[in-house]
Amino acid sequence: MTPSVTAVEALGITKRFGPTIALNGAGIAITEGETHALVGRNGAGKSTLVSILTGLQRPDEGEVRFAGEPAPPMADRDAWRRRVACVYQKSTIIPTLTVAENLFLNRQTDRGAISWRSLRGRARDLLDQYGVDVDAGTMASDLGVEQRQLLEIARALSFGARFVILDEPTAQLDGPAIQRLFDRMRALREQGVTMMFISHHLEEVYEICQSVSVFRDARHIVTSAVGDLPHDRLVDAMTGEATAAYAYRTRTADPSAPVVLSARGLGLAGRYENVDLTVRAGEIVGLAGSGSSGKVGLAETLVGLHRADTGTVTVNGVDVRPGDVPSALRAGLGFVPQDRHRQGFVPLLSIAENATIPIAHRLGRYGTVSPARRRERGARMIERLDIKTTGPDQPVADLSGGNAQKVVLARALADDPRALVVIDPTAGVDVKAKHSLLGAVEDAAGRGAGAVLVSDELDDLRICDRVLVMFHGRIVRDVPRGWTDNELVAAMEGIDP
Ligand SMILES: Nc1ncnc2c1ncn2[C@@H]1O[C@H](COP(=O)(O)OP(=O)(O)OP(=O)(O)O)[C@@H](O)[C@H]1O
Repeated sequence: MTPSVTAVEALGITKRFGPTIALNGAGIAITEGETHALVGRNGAGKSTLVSILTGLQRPDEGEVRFAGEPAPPMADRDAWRRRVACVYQKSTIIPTLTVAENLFLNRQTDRGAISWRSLRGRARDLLDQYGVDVDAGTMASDLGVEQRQLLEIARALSFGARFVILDEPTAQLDGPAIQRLFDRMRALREQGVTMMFISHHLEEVYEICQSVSVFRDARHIVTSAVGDLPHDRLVDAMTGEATAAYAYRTRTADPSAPVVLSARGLGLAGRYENVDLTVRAGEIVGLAGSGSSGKVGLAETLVGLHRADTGTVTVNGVDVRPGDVPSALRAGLGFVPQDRHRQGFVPLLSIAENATIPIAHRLGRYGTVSPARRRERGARMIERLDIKTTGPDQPVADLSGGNAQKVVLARALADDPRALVVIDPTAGVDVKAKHSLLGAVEDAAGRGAGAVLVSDELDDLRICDRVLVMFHGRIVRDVPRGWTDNELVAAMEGIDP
């Protein structure tokens, strides 16, 4: 038997950001050739560890070692790139450049002047080597999420690293794309590549990883072979307490309640067609389907982000002007967008400011907002949605990904909306925080809001009174509460019952 070699080690890492201690003497050791999961609640310190393992941040204390050797100096970026590659939560692909340009960004001058023709040739070779089926001349903006991610993996590996960090790579992929990513990860593992995998979907940890480390409140709690740590004990290690499953409410939608959101004959070329939709007060309607089903495009049209080619949208009895988001918000709509980094919040403003943008006019007289009242509202939202923060004045940019997501939902709920459109509300959110987000949507419905909830997560969809399943741009099924997992997944994949 060959002795196991530690490919990567972080020892006694402490990292502070002002008053926040993001890592507190935490460590991890990853054996060569294994796929090792790192899990923990939002704000546990996972991304901070990633930035330290990739040499982007210097720890206040502790050290990183690769194959027993000390990490290279911070400034030697090439040396870091040869040791560790990272595919981040947020794409680092530049949409306005071609695939080839993205692959060789910052590297074109390796061999003197740039030759665009040879660059394309080299890009083609690299794409072939990693089995990525895209044309080197394609604009990156024309790639789908899955292709962009494959491009990132190929680019990361092309620097020669044998250790790859995948930070929530499945968050934006649909079921079949996740399986294709896992096939690729298994193939990399067979080639001896070591991987660290971060995900809030614990079933994925059991499917693709051999071992798992749990962080909680900036500390390392446990490392174990996945087979030795059953699901409930893993969740307990993350939360520090026995955690019960989410208790779904028993709600009965009133079929005579007023309609708060409706669409008639809605169509957008290439995305979806001929959609009719009615949501009543107190009702939660799910929209499910694969990545190409058109569900996100439809939801974004309901809030006015797209101008439909045909049809009309009504919010709370008011016809919303196509492509006019402010008019939809004025009519009483709350919205959680898919791309929260771009559309969800203003990073430099505080939690309290972001969460109260829609109600600023109600918190003060003569156009001025009372800071005390704003802070009080912010504090209430922090409490209700379980946001891990130093307080309502902290800028949202300083929050962990999952906690920023909660601020986006807080903002959507601030004005007691009559209609809610929420896209992937629990993406990037830990198991326990998921309960507070789903609870907040159920509470809003309890107060009489009607909601459209777009998600592929069966756990999210279970709060819905019915789920509309989309396939190739059309609503193909209207499934009432009480479905089985298999039934819904089959419908989403276009398999007839
Ligand atoms: N640049 C920063 N300035 C201030 N605080 C920060 C900064 N970066 C991270 N933090 C804080 O450090 C803590 C750990 O954050 P980190 O992003 O590592 O968490 P995480 O485990 O990756 O969470 P998530 O699952 O939500 O992505 C959080 O409390 C966060 O607010």
